[in-house]
Amino acid sequence: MSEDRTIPGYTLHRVIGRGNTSLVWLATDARKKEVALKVPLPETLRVQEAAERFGNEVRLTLKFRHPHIVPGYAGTAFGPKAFLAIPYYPRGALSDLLPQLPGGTLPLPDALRILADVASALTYLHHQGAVHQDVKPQNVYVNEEGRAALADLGSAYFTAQGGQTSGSPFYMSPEIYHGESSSAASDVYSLGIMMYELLGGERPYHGHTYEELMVAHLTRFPPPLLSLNPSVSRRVARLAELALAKRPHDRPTADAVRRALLSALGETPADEVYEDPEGAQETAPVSARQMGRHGPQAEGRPTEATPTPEAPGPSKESRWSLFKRRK
Ligand SMILES: Nc1ncnc2c1ncn2[C@@H]1O[C@H](COP(=O)(O)OP(=O)(O)OP(=O)(O)O)[C@@H](O)[C@H]1O
Repeated sequence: MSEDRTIPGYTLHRVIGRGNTSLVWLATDARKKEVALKVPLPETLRVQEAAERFGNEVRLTLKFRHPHIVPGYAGTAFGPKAFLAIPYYPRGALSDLLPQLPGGTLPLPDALRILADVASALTYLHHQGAVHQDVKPQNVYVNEEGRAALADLGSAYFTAQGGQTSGSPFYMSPEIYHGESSSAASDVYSLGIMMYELLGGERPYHGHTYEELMVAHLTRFPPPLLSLNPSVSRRVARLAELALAKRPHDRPTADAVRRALLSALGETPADEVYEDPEGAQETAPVSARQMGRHGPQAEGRPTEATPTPEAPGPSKESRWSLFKRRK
């Protein structure tokens, strides 16, 4: 994307990130509020599948409203003026943050909180009849209070409408490797991988190629989480292991995982109450069917690390620091 790109209503300051489909700018809106502006790359606009994926991300980000889903402030789904305005998170994605931490790991309460927030976001999406399909630290943003929000709805779709199955190889469930449909249970599997990563310090399955990872996910069993981190509660460890069950129906719901994580934090989990976004079920994410950027067919190698106001947007940098808390 050329550096002279303009988006009416915003002042673009500098590029803060680049993904497979978009360039991300730090910008200010008309009220001088800092935002992150996602602008599709020229090649994204040229390839129908990629353009539709970007459009899907814009539409669903603007549609869903939940405290732990990165909200859309404004956006244009298609065409040369396509963009998406979302909160700016100064620390970048959770995957950017983790390597900067001592030992690459979060203190246990911080990890439990982030995972509980992601589980809460998934509980909401699943309640809406949607699946996310790309749960991983690259798509989680954490504000200075340590609260997390799930991002990147580009691959999400409503199960009633059907959609193109996809995922990221390190986080992808056995049924997706088998070429079967994704479901809420596939998202829970990805959350289970993240539980190992954040609570155990490493992902349970390794591999240098797509094939190696596929074999690992299909045939191996994860080590007991307690053997990686004895401080994790038995219930949370058990649920992380169950989340990685090979058969989707053996996995817990996202809500059961959320409840266990909150209990481990010493809280009494309350039921989540939602107002359905208007027309959420009726509006098909038109691009979902054609997607497959990370799908088994689309990718031959692993992609290693490679709010509305009520959502956990970023807050003042001085107020919260993982590094400070660690000391
Ligand atoms: N809201 C944000 N605040 C701060 N940094 C961000 C924000 N959104 C994205 N970034 C940075 O930009 C990078 C690229 O963003 P992102 O991964 O969302 O792009 P993408 O093109 O949608 O990705 P994909 O590769 O999944 O298509 C992120 O890794 C992160 O470092």
